[in-house]
Amino acid sequence: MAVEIIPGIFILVLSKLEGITQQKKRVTASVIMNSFCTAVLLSILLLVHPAGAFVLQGKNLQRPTDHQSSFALFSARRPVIAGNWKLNPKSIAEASQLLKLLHANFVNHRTPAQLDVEVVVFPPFPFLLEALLVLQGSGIKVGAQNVALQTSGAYTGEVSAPMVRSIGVDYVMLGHSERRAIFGESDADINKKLHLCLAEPGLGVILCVGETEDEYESKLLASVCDVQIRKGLKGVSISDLSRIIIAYEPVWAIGTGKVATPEQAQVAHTVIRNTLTDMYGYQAADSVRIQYGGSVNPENVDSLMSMPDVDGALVGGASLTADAFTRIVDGAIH
Ligand SMILES: O=C(CO)COP(=O)(O)O
Repeated sequence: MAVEIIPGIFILVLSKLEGITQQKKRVTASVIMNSFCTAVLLSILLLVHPAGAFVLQGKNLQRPTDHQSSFALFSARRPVIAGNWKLNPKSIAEASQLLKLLHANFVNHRTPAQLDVEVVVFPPFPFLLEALLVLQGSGIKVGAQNVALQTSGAYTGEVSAPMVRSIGVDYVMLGHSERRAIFGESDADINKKLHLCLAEPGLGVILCVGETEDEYESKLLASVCDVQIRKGLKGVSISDLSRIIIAYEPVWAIGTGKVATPEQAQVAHTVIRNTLTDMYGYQAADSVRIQYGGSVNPENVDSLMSMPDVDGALVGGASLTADAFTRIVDGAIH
């Protein structure tokens, strides 16, 4: 309890101080949290186990880096890798082939560590049932790329949250930048869809946020992500937060081959976790998984995942090849 309360008081006091930039507050908060938590942890380990270092097993403790999170010392957020197939492939035959290759890769070659990564694929609606059938026994979950703003009625062409849940879909992706930019989805629309998903027991949501290139250049990353998170999660209770994964996808990195550096991703994820902390408190925010998305491939996933607040990846193009996607999942193991 004291582990949360004492640094929490420091951070609360810091947040009220005028004349200090947000960046300085975050850095100071980070130093306070890291020092305090490390001191407490080491004391406990020395008391309980003289060779206490062997007890340190979580993602964030195995590979301490210069970018150590101010929040993550005590959490072990399960990595989550998702494949967003977008409007691909062209036919059920191709989809089925990809699913069968994924099934083979995941059924035959999984070590216990590899099984500890949550894996989800998001095929287009017509391939969802096939995905659910073919992936049975593989441990790979299936998600839908969108749902309607309504649950039933005269809405030609729409597919609802209850419909996808009724066939066994585990996740819905909401707020992808392509839906925001091309289909004009507002934060209010996304929030409404999110509540319709939460009304379906067992259905989880990946909520995508991220700034455009212009916004990034104008140093608006923090404010854009903050607003998208606050509006997207409006009215979501703390108990439902565990059903939500956040995906940070800078628009300038999507499909461009221009991946964010691990440090850029860490900064953005820290911004997002700060907003979540402000909305839900430190403990709840600490347990939310935040994925990075945008030009992730088997070569760059490892360095991205080494960042303390990068808990997974949302993969577009590279998820359409079973081998590349499998290697990305393997690269997520730390
Ligand atoms: O939009 C994305 C995932 O949702 C990212 O796409 P790419 O991995 O192709 O850049």
